Amino acid sequence: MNFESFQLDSSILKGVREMGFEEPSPIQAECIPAVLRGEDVIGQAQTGTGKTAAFGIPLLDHVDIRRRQVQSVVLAPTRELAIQVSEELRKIGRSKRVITLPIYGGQSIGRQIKALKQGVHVVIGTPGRMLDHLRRGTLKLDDVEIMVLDEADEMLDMGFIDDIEAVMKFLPESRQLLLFSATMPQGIRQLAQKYMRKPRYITVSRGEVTAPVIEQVYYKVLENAKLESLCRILDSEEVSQGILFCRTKKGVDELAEALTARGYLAGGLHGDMAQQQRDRVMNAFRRGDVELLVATDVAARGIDVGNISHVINYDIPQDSESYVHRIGRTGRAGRTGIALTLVTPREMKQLRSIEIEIGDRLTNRELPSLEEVAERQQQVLTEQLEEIIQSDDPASIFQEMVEALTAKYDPEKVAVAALQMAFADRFTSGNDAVYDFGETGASPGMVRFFINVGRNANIRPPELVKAIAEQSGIHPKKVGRINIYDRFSFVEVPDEAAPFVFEALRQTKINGARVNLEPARPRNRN
Ligand SMILES: Nc1ncnc2c1ncn2[C@@H]1O[C@H](COP(=O)(O)OP(=O)(O)OP(=O)(O)O)[C@@H](O)[C@H]1O
Ligand SMILES: [Mg+2]
Repeated sequence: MNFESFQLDSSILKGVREMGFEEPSPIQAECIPAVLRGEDVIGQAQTGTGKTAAFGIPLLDHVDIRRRQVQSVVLAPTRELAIQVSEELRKIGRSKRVITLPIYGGQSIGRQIKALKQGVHVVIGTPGRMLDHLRRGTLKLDDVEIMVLDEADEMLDMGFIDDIEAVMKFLPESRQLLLFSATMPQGIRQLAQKYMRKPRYITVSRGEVTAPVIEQVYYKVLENAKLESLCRILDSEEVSQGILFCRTKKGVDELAEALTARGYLAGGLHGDMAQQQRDRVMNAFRRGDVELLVATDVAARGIDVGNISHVINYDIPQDSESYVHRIGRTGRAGRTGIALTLVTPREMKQLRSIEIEIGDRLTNRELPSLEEVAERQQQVLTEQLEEIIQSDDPASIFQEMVEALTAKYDPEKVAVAALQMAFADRFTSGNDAVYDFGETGASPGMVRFFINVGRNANIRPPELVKAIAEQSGIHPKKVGRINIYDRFSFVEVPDEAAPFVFEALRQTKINGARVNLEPARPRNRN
């Protein structure tokens, strides 16, 4: 099967080739001919399998560019998706000179009116703004032959049904209607019955709703240790780019801020932000300047960014549809992806019901230990260094410095000092605080206190033990084992010593660095 066999306009074929598409995906193979034949189609296929082009290619093929009228209209649930779909259709239709225009709320309506006046062939928009233009008379859909509802089920779920039906009233009777989504719950059938003529159901998901290329994992975490748990995961995984989903807008703001404060390249996205800000974050994410996009479900549907290696459900999704679409932001167009879900003890039930609905089990993984995080950071650093060593740049401005230093000192010492100067910061964070991880990772009968020792505090475990012992009166042996790593340090002590150690830590001052214990609390026993 290839694109040539559809007998598409040569300019559209050129557009498809320019996109780098070599052969049609399964949903495209079935939908393109059906839409070209004029059928109404309900298309369901897993996330990231090319549904946009499945409706986009025949829709663009259908456009008669000599007529400067809107001939196709696509509705999408979010602004970002409308922009993205418009962009993909613009690219595929470029050789044919098809003019596409996204229209969505939050953008100057005057500018949209101006653009519409110049004449466009395809409009892609969110239902509310589309309706606004129709009522003002600044958008005419009298000549529309194809209408598409992308993420149809989501638009029904979001309560857009009235708006959608209102938009449809502006369309001629004899239009083709296409519905697309990775999930098609029952509600869709009613819409189909009402508005479609002999709809063709095209489903290619073979019983699996989630894309098989995505590795699905969950971590058990404690509510008050979520942020720390997340940071450990981020520091031990190879995340090229990731989307982190939160339940609420406030949660997005807080997490984006907390991650930024810890030196991650993070940006927030939710529906209460000004459109300019939304655009700025989205563009930065697409460029790769933002590595972690922290978002509400506004980014769960349709968003296609090539390099996303991880989707992390910082808050577990409300339902299985949300889960399927969220994790579908990775593992797109045949690439692999990793989906990680943080689950608190209270949310285990929720996880089980998602598993039942998607018909799949998530793999449970232990949070990486501090040792693993430290190892991973060392490994990354070593790889980066090796890359520089192998690049063998003879013009390095550091060559002379090193020659001078190695004439005086042991080369090994010089290297260690250089690394310390360059990277000591990376192995600590600027935030002085202690977190109680409760039972996470602690040996039976022991409690762990997690200490964030702060930037360059230079605390050595024996000194800490000594200080605790001296200041608390607890025998040094009873203070227990203390490990100091990069971002976190921890003290593991017997249950009964915990209250004393807690108190001692609160008052401990070492090398002038105050060990601050603010959010700590006794062990969570449930
Ligand atoms: N035939 C093809 N060959 C290679 N890549 C393709 C092909 N068709 C589409 N793609 C690319 O695959 C990616 C995913 O496509 P698309 O966004 O249309 O997926 P989708 O099925 O709509 O997913 P979702 O359910 O998440 O909206 C895009 O980057 C797109 O350009
Ligand atoms: Mg899509």
